[in-house]
Amino acid sequence: WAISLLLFLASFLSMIEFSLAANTKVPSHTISNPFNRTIFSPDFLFGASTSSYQYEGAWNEDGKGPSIVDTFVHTHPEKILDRSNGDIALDFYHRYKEDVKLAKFEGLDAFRISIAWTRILPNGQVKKGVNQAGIDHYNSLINEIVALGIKPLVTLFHWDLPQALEDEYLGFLSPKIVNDYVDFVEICFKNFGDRVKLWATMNEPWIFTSTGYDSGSLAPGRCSAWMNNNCTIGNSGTEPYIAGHNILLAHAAASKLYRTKYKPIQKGQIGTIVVSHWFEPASNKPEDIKASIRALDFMLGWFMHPLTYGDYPISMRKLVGKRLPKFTPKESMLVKDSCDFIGLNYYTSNFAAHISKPPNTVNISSGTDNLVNQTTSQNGKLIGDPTGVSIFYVAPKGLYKLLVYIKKFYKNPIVYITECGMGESNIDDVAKGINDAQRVDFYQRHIKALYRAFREGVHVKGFFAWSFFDNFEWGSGYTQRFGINFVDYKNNLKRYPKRSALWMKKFLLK
Ligand SMILES: N=C(CCCS[C@@H]1CC(=O)N(Cc2ccccc2)C1=O)N[C@@H]1O[C@H](CO[C@@H]2OC[C@@H](O)[C@H](O)[C@H]2O)[C@@H](O)[C@H](O)[C@H]1O
Repeated sequence: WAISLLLFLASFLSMIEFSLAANTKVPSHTISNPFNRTIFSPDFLFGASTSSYQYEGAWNEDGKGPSIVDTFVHTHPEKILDRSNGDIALDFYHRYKEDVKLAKFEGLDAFRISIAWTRILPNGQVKKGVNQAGIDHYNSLINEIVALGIKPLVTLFHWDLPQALEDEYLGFLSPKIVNDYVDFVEICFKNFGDRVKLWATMNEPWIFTSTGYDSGSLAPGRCSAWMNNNCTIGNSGTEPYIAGHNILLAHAAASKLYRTKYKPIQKGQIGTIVVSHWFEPASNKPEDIKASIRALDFMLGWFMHPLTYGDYPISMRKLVGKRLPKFTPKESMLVKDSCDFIGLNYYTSNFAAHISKPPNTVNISSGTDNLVNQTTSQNGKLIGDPTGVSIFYVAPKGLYKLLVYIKKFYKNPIVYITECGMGESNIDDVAKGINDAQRVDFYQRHIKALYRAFREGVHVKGFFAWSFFDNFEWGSGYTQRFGINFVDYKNNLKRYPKRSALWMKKFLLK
């Protein structure tokens, strides 16, 4: 009697649950269960990202030449929060075999690296000598990755330009960079293209132009004198656009070379990596709604518009005027549709409010041309949960909205999220550092947002955490930690998986 009552109750409750579920419209992105990789397509790539300067160390070993980052950090330690540099970094140059094994243990499908131009061409140009030791190093690294069944995604430029090219013709400020960049990438296609099938020409041109030529906070550290950022030379109103223009031309020339000479045999894909915040209008006022779109134009569209339509956004043409370089018809054709995929780096969202004129009509900079006041709080409301990095907030809905925006306005390209992550500050204790509960929450929420976009037809094909390890975080040095694995800088750079890495392993069913 008691058993039959229990059976009746159980079936009654399951009927109620079913009818409730059937009646409530469950939004497409709500995941009942299981929340693991199987909700995405079988070929979806989950990985983690790294970069040469921030990881390798060995800054002057085995024939490597100096990059502009080496020069910058050695001559401007005051621009790095803890006055550190990447001379040793995580010693990835020597420890990559153990590190790639950790990536395998953690179940990664793919691993993003960047190639230091100055290991291959120490003085930037073929005529000044090719460094076989550099080619040998990256062959060995790529072999380790591939041997473990992991797919490499290779970035060809993650800001570490050869100093020799800066000295000879000011690097990306000169169109001469195009031929030297093409010579460099051809060595990479030729030597690594049999195993590398995902090539990203550039990492975040927006950051490279805005920190290298507007604020001067990163290499090559150029800016206008009025920026008062200890720049010896520069023009914050013109040079970011000149450098950005030559980056696009160099990217397009590399893409043309790959697609005509290497892709037919090697069957890989070539693209580039852009970064953007999502921007919420600060109010429902039409001018703030327009400001949010303008902010996207100046951060995402600066590069996505030429890559999709062959010219800069109309808002940039209008507000930057003669300071914005022009594409010749031939250049426009080269840049347009030059990507097989787009790498998208997403960290945070901002509020965007219209301003009627730049803060300073005399001192012009690319950062204020957009006539937008960007904030992270509005009427006391934060854009997301705070993190250990003051400018980044946890805003997963922004990732979803940004992906849908790209689908709608940039012809729904294939997208890999090549960087997404959060940082903590000033943590040195291992026990504290590996217990990164907020980062687990961050990745759960951002992967759910990604899934929502995926379900709505965005052609997203991969997600790479930034970063695999805590590393040299540019202007913040080693004070900020973005890794899913902890690095103990006080104990021989010992590596420790964090909670987030173990969560990722479980999510990947490995
Ligand atoms: N952070 C970005 C894009 C968001 C930048 S938005 C804002 C503008 C700006 O100048 N900075 C500082 C900065 C400077 C250089 C690099 C990144 C960030 C910003 O964070 N880029 C990727 O972020 C990763 C995390 O960057 C950190 O972001 C927080 C900063 O405080 C920290 O210095 C930076 O390393 C880098 O390690 C990767 O190499 C890079 O591809």
